[in-house]
Amino acid sequence: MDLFDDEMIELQPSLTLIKGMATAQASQFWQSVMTISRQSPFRKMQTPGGQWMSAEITNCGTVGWVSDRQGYRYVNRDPLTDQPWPLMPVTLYEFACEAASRAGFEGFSPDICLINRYRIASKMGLHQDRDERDFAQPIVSVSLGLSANFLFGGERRNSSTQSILLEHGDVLVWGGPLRKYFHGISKIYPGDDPLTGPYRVNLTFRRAL
Ligand SMILES: O=C(O)CCC(=O)C(=O)O
Ligand SMILES: [Fe+2]
Repeated sequence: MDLFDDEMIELQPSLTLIKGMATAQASQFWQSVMTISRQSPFRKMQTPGGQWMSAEITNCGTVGWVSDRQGYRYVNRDPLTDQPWPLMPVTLYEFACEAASRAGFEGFSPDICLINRYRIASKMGLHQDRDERDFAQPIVSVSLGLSANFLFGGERRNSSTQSILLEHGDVLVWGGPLRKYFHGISKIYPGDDPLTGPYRVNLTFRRAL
């Protein structure tokens, strides 16, 4: 029996798109993002090379991901407020575990959710998620609001990439041998989303510690 009214697409082994898995809970998740960002506001971050990233970020969970001239890392307090990061809402935690398990990654236990907020002109260059300790744990990504063109590459920065359209409510899970593959956002599709207005918001759940 299919309990879910969404569509699971295995793009490659260990790369699964669950189309619309978050649609029913999207407004609840958006409210959580609003609450989190009142406590730990979205902010621009600088890369170690000194460039400003175009997406603004915040975090919830035990730790949060930050970047500055000293490098990329997880820290247990928000440097902007000098307070712990907002707690990860249980609904978000359980949703991410469910998505991972449907994609074949049983036992995922995220301790951080990095939240990226993109405007129409924002992009995210090809990069690897490699600041976490346990690469056996997958990445679960939830997209809200405006659509994006997501690029999924390979082991090397210059590996060929696959373009994946990520729309409101889509969930993408990758892990296993693909866990450290390069990926990025090449385009945000202009629009005015009924929930998020001029933004795309992406939540990536990770196990950092
Ligand atoms: O916005 C996305 O879909 C991807 C975000 C991402 O790759 C990251 O935060 O590391
Ligand atoms: Fe990433």
